[in-house]
Amino acid sequence: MARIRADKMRALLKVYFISGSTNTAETELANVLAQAIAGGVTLFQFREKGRGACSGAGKTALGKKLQAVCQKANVPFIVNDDVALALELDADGVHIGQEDGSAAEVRRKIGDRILGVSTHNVAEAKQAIADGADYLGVGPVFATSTKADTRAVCGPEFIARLREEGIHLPIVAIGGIHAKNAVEVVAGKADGLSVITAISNAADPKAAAQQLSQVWK
Ligand SMILES: Cc1ncsc1CCOP(=O)(O)O
Ligand SMILES: C=C1C=NC(C(F)(F)F)=NC1=N
Ligand SMILES: [Mg+2]
Repeated sequence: MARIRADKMRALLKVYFISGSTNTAETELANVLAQAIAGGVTLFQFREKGRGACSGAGKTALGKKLQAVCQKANVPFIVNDDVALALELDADGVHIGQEDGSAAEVRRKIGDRILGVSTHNVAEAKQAIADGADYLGVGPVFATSTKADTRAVCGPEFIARLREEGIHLPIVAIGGIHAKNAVEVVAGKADGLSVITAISNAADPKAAAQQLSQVWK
């Protein structure tokens, strides 16, 4: 298996749903995920973090269940932070933040699987590219209450600035994105948008995903 091509990566980043068991209100995350994929989600990240998150065997079992939903629909399955779990499940890739250790080390562990890195400035972006990242997560582009310890809100135009600085790796915007402001993310030259709340807390996850997909048409 070879490294993913940039054009294929850009297509996968269009509507990137990220969630864990703590992000969905009442319904089962597996049901929310299936509906969201039916609505046009192109990539899924299992991000099991924060108060009440499951761990150990429970986390692995939930990961397996969500991976099966993705596999049925041919949507790649990415694991956040937990490289060991990603390898145990033979996930399609891993996403790591600046505090999750060296991206070069993770690249060595995961082979040609997809590697995403959270970056917040040109220096971090250049380092991630040198370390073998396939895409960059940039944000928060809008205010969000989903992740407590985010960096300052950078705005969607920050991604256009990264382009001007010569950063051309596939980039997905993250942070406070929903159907109403998604158009600004497109204007900011991101290749895709990622969401937690806009889909995980939607009354109709399929419709929420459909509305987000519209912005790329
Ligand atoms: C994980 C993460 N990283 C930067 S903002 C954020 C949370 C995004 O969640 P939401 O889409 O609900 O704002
Ligand atoms: C903190 C994060 C930042 N960006 C992304 C992604 F959208 F996948 F790039 N995922 C994360 N978990
Ligand atoms: Mg992390």
